[in-house]
Amino acid sequence: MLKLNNPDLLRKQSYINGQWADADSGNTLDVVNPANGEVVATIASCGADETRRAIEAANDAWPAWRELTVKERAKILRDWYNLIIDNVDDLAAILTAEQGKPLTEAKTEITYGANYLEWFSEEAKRAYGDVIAPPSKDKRIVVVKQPVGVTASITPWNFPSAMIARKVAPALAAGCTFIAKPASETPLSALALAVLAEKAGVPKGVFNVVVGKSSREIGAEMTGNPLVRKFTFTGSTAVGKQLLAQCADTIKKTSMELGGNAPFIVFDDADLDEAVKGAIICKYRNAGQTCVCANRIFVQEGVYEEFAKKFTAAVSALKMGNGVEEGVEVGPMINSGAVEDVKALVDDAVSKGAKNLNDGGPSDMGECFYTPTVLSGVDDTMQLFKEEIFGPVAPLYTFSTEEEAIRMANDTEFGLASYFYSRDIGRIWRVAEGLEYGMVGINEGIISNEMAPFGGIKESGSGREGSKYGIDDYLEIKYLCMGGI
Ligand SMILES: NC(=O)C1=CN([C@@H]2O[C@H](COP(=O)(O)OP(=O)(O)OC[C@H]3O[C@@H](n4cnc5c(N)ncnc54)[C@H](OP(=O)(O)O)[C@@H]3O)[C@@H](O)[C@H]2O)C=CC1
Ligand SMILES: O=C(O)CCCC(=O)O
Repeated sequence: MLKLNNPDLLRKQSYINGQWADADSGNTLDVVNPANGEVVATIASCGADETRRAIEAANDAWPAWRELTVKERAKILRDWYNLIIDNVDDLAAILTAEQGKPLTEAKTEITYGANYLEWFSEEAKRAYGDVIAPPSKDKRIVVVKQPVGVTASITPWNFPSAMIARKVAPALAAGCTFIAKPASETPLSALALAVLAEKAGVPKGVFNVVVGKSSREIGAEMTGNPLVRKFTFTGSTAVGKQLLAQCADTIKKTSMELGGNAPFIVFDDADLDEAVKGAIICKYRNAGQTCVCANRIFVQEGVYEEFAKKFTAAVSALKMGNGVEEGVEVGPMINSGAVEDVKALVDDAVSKGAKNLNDGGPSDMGECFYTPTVLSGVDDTMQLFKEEIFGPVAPLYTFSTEEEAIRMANDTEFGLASYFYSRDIGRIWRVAEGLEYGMVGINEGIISNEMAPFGGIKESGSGREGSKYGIDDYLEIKYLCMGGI
């Protein structure tokens, strides 16, 4: 049983037009704790009709919201940020119960997400336009930026709070209104955010949360409804491609934050202890379930043995368990299907000659637990070279030259995050420029924060979240041409 200081944060209905709403059908879904299989809550499971009502409410609320001054909107976002920080313990408890990550990581996620509200409450004031030199004396050219309009989002289960915060913060700051559809496995964090939004003074209809297990129907309404002018998605590349195609009919503005296949390269001049530390946090955070997790670890021949030894020792020391227990560093995976998927990738690699260095695999701790694993002797014929592992498995590859490392790192359709460790300034520039990725961590395994532009290239998506660039995804450019001057 989940014990909260503020039990009001645990909601079991969708939040539409400022009202807590049951599903029209009366359907419900169970939110299950992956650490022990207990039902955390049974909540209303809505569909396309409720989504349409949320979109209409967001459209009705839009004129008044965009008419507020940026300072007025900023104040509400800042109050929302403060309330999230005040409730961080409860929000983290809800997050760990529905998602499984250790409590310390859950708290970090809540703060990380809230930081986007703080950042964009300020950045809204700097959505400047332009004055452009005219082609003739009697003309003036001015560029203004205006909110795109009603924005719909679909987000995944791996960051149930921060992925919504990262999208709703720039949207509301810019003057857009918003409908969130969280993953049906982890809707409670989203609903708790809605409780605090209301308390912060976000007007009815400006932020809506629709929860439902028929994600296809909800997604079809969001991507097909012409009132929605902007669609933003974080999740798998396969689903992102479908949703992007669905948005084509009404030419919506879109942002897509999709899968990754991050290389993590350790050169022979690297500080090996730092590289091991970086690789551990980068790979095993959230039990390996982030789109920026190291997916392929490339180690230069001269330091391979030493790195493999130190890294495997650090991995074997990681404490796995229920995320609410003291000292736990790796929690359960999201569900037993995810464990099966990871097992299949490891079985494929081992059948083709990879070695399981620490005998990791499915654990008897519970059906969602997978022991952190290190594989050596891995090569590009194995499935896990091409696919996002999304689990606590680190494959170690070896390479001899800088050119070979860059070539192998870029040999993927993905282009989200990449990492490398080196102390050579020339190499740092060459490799950073040669990696075909939206983000490069250099001697650093954690790169996400609200001040930096998060996003990918190639099939990892489009658009940027955070930083001064992030608000542009929610603004349209309007050009004013004044004649007869
Ligand atoms: N880039 C990233 O951060 C993420 C990448 N992934 C990758 O994807 C794999 C599968 O994870 P999974 O959770 O299934 O990711 P999905 O892409 O399937 O799910 C992400 C979100 O999309 C929704 N969704 C799924 N199918 C549709 C659809 N047809 N129309 C509209 N919405 C839809 C889901 O809803 P619901 O859950 O309610 O079905 C969820 O809210 C992972 O193993 C990982 O490799 C996963 C999550 C995040
Ligand atoms: O997995 C994702 O989609 C986002 C990762 C966020 C982070 O790096 O904190």
